[in-house]
Amino acid sequence: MQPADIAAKDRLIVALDLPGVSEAEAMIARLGVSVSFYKIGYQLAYAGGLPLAQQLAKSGKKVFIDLKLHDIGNTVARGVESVAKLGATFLTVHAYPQTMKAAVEARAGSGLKILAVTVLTSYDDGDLHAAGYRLNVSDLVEARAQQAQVLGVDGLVSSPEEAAALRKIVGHQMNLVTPGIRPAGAATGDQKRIMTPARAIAAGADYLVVGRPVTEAADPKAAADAIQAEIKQALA
Ligand SMILES: O=c1ccn([C@@H]2O[C@H](COP(=O)(O)O)[C@@H](O)[C@H]2O)c(=O)[nH]1
Repeated sequence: MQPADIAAKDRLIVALDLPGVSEAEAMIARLGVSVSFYKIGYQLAYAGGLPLAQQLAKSGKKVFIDLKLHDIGNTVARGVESVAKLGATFLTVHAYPQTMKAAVEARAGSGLKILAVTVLTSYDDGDLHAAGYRLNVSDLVEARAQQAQVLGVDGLVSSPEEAAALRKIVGHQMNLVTPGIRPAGAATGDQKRIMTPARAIAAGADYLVVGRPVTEAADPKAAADAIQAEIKQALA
């Protein structure tokens, strides 16, 4: 979807990083109409969350399956075919050429969009070097974005710190989805490349992924409403 076509309300994606389906359902009920887009990652997916993804999609919510697939091409392709049946909007894969190519081919004809994770938002240059990479974060993000674009990937996951540079590279052809969002004063936790919701939108992010600042708030609905208001203001 082109950025201009994305409803303001759909730009907030709440990460349901919760221990089980009943906790996730309780959170969804508390958030009510404040949130229209949910992300299901490792914790919930491995605790029975994939049928919930299907149920959410059927009920009219949008769903992002964040499994960050990375395997031999055939295995990635078969996994993508299974996820495509759940009715989700987004699925993540790591931004390796074989993996992205297999995922893009396997999602053809379905409504599923593939997002390539460039460099995790918990990594800084030192973490990349410790993992054996010679490039710094911004160079690796940009190199992977270029490969993803050539391979027909639908969108990129990066920190909002890279959003402006990525927009210049990929234009508006690819969705920019940014975790590492922290409202002013929120705990950083293990995230290293962060921005506030307003700054992320101003930098060109299409979607903001927010987990703990909403789900661990004393009042999750109020926290989500405050982020929605910040997004709207930044778009105005
Ligand atoms: O680079 C990445 C890719 C994915 N994530 C996921 O986003 C949420 C962020 O949660 P917070 O609680 O707001 O930190 C989480 O599910 C991650 O797995 C990411 O943070 N960075």
